[in-house]
Amino acid sequence: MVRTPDSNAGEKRAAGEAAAGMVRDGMVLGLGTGSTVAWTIKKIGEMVEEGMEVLGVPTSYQAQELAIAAGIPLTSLDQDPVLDLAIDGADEIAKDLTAIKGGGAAHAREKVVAASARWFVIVADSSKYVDSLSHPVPVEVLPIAGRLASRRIEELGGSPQIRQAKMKDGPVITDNGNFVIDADFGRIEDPGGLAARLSEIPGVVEHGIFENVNELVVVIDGAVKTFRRE
Ligand SMILES: O=C[C@H](O)[C@H](O)[C@H](O)COP(=O)(O)O
Repeated sequence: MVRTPDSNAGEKRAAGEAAAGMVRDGMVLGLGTGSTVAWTIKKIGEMVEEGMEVLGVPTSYQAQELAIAAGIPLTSLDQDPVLDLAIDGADEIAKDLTAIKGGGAAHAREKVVAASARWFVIVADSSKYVDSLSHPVPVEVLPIAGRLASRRIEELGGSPQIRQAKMKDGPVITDNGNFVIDADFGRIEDPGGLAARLSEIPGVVEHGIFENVNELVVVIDGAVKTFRRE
């Protein structure tokens, strides 16, 4: 899968910065990965510079580097912190707030961080907001399981492709040392059912279907809107 050029940069910035408004003094924060939440991280960095005290838990090396550059003090899940809020981007988010993540191959850590938080927020531009999910599902697998998992994905009706790196020959290697299979299922009628089937495949570390989003911050018709799970 190829990441498309950033045609919605303004919307990404608006949504990302708006979500930083949810941050309060003393919070422990999950810091997501990608070009939208990068704006959130930058904004939180400015709030820290103005005196706000927070601790961040990064979801990737990219998030870690951005947070360090922004001056946000970091901790890790090894310290067993209580995460008040996790903010992250998505590749697609449906109106029922199910999402697909992992376009940057970070979804495994992102899912662990999101599941550790009391409140999980997605920030997105208008192109991500859809009636129902159809984006290829990133599936992180142990390298040894690449072929088996691809076959099982085909048996589930999907079309698997091991993601290839752009700046090196061969597959993308995740922050966890694994491969990513982009599994295209077309329109996904039952995200929960598919999520369960993918998790059953031996060697699958994590798939990119997220069912625990509490709130969405998205730009629609030029305005930032928020939606909460009922
Ligand atoms: O693995 C990457 C993450 O799930 C990102 O949050 C997701 O791909 C969205 O990225 P962006 O905000 O750059 O579109």
